[in-house]
Amino acid sequence: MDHPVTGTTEAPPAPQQRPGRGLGSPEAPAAVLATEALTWRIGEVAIVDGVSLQLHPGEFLGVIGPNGAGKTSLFNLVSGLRAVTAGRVLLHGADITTLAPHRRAQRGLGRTFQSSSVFGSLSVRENVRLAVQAHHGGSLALWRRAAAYREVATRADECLATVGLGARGDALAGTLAHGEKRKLEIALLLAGEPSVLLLDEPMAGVSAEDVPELVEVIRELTAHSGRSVLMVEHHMDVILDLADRIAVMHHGALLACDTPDAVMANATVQEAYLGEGL
Ligand SMILES: Nc1ncnc2c1ncn2[C@@H]1O[C@H](COP(=O)(O)OP(=O)(O)OP(=O)(O)O)[C@@H](O)[C@H]1O
Repeated sequence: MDHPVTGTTEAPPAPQQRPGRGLGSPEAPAAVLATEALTWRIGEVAIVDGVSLQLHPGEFLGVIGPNGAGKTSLFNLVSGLRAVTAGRVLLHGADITTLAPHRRAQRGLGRTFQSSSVFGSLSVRENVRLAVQAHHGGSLALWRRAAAYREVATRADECLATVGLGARGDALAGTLAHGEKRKLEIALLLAGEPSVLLLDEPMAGVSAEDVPELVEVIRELTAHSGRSVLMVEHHMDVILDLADRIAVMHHGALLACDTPDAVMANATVQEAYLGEGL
């Protein structure tokens, strides 16, 4: 199916400045992550249909759209889990379209681990130490050096503190509540020291009372670090709270990509997306 792609030929506006972001220069800064006419077809069906997006340094870009719009498929193309049919993915200006996922991760593109990659029988701290160790090559020689061991342990504790799990390091990962599991997944992501984070529905399964705390953890990911975030999320209030800009997908295509206010006021978006009662 072919869908018109709007808003893909013009350069997006520079992200709005938020305190501590170091953004807001009159010219849009170079994109840290860009997709160019990214397309994934299964047979004749375009699951992702010519999507061109730009993520700027320190920017928080939310991705929304009805169920089946192609958001997760877009993430799969960007992170390398799926091979593109057409189009390109650029990270810091370099073409990474055909790179394997772990090569993209080495270049700073991090995607939240699925819960299945958390070792439930290990402690929270041990999980993050393994992720730090993996990021640094995971050689046994590294572990024989006491100084290197301490370095890994310190970095793991920093990751846990960043997501607010500093006091939960000794808990078995398998015993964590949903909200804490999401935090651990983010800590595992941070262990890879990414400059660009892809968060796929981080609020999924999280109880309503735990959402505000997780929102603050995610806000801090870009607040002072220069990291950029691309986040798919169904909770509109969370997206509106966090995002500098919002990309709206519909039937695989990009319907709009603009500031939250502009997206909410966009008649096409209202008709195609909000009109469906999401
Ligand atoms: N491997 C696949 N084979 C066939 N169809 C697929 C495959 N992966 C995704 N699809 C279809 O592509 C469409 C987009 O799926 P995708 O999961 O990317 O949407 P989404 O926007 O993330 O949806 P949701 O919000 O429900 O998670 C859906 O119709 C889905 O059924």
